[in-house]
Amino acid sequence: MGKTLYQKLVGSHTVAKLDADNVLLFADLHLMNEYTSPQAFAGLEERGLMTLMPGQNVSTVSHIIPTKPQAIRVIADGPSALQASNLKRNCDRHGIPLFDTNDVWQGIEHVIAPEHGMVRPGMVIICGDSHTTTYGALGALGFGIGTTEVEHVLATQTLVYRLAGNMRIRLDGEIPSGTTAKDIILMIISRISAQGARGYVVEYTGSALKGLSTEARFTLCNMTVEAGARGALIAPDDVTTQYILAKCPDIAENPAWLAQAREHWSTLHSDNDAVFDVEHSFDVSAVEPYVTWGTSPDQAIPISGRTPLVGDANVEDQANERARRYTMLAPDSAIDGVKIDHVFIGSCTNGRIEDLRAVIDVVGDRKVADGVRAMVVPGSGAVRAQAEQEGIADKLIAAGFEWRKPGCSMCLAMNDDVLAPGVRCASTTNRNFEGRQGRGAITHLMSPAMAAAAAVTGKITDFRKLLGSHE
Ligand SMILES: CC(C)[C@H](C(=O)O)[C@@H](O)C(=O)O
Ligand code: SF4
Repeated sequence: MGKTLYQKLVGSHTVAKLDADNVLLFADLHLMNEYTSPQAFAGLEERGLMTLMPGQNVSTVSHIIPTKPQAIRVIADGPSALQASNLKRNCDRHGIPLFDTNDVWQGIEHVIAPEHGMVRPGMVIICGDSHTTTYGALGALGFGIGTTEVEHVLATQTLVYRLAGNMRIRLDGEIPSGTTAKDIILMIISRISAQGARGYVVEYTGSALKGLSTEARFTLCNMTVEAGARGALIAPDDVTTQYILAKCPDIAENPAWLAQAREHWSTLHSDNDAVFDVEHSFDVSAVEPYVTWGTSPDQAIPISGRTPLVGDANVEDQANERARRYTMLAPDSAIDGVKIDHVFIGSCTNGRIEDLRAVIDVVGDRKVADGVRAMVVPGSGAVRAQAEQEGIADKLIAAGFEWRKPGCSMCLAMNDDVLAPGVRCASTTNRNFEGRQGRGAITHLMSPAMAAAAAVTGKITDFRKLLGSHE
């Protein structure tokens, strides 16, 4: 029987089969942040152990870091400063490379790893962070783990890994102009639910993938975890190869390595006779920009849609009712035109250069609407530098956006970027949970172009109308 791409990746990294459901899996790369690593290092210390393969580990400070544009960033909050200094001490002691608070390349782990060529097709990448699924965009198996597992990976570069099921999601049709990977993933989650891929690694296939850049694929795979998936994968193609070679000159410029790499990458796809446990198929040719109205990423509707009607009080209706109460939106109301107070553009879902270009395309000569506070937090120092070089930063500042330093920031409000209760935010992030951006604050997830339109109009609005490309 043929194998799925997922099975091939697990197979090539299995050090030992433990039982029918578990293997000991080798990690080519282990990423760490300041938030989920301290206890792991403390655990190693207690046992008198050192990191087995420090060169295959990389750390960054991203969750708690302030993003105000000071030349030297100082973490004012005591416990957060301690987390950052602990990470530095631990990385120094263990010989692990660190993108520290004031490193020019510092950023969100899932933004910096690919941009420095650390992620290549066929790898297994582990991190104490759920959005590690992002790397599937490059044909690498990435997934999040907990703190005790971080300790195990540091000590052994392996993980006791419970096998996942195989799910395939076909995306066919031509992606309409104005529709982005963010809209497609919000559509998928709204259709299969926030638990719909639970226990599975999702492989995306279908003709629509050709229309998605690598950065767009990052967005798709990043948010697949919001459907409960344990991983997301896209078989590497020409788009992938081009991206990787641009980031990995050592491979691109060495003919022998390049030939070897190409040969390996060409094997990274599911066999024709591979069996998937679950299959879904979507036509993307009519997918509009999507926006969430509730407090779970699956409570998403097209911009022309309306919030759900009051149903007959089944479980979904109860969840809808609770979400509606929190977001203060009546049943059967339009999402287009809902007034917002704040705009947040950034995160590992949509904080990359293509996202910022999309924002500028919508903003044009417009200004941030009166009474709206709009922030742009690039995903990394490299994204920030690139945006400055392209003139994007100047345009954003001229339009009235705050141009920040990189970090997770208001994606989860673990630093000092926190919304006040009742503030309604148009956000390019991935989670709209109650209180995610500040206690009592309301989050509407959307694409960068949609967030830009919200910033300049002060309400959730179909950006295509602003550009005159849609009636
Ligand atoms: C802090 C971290 C453990 C968490 C995650 O795992 O995703 C965070 O990044 C998030 O987005 O909620
Ligand atoms: S940007 Fe948001 S989702 Fe991504 S790692 Fe940071 S907190 Fe998590």
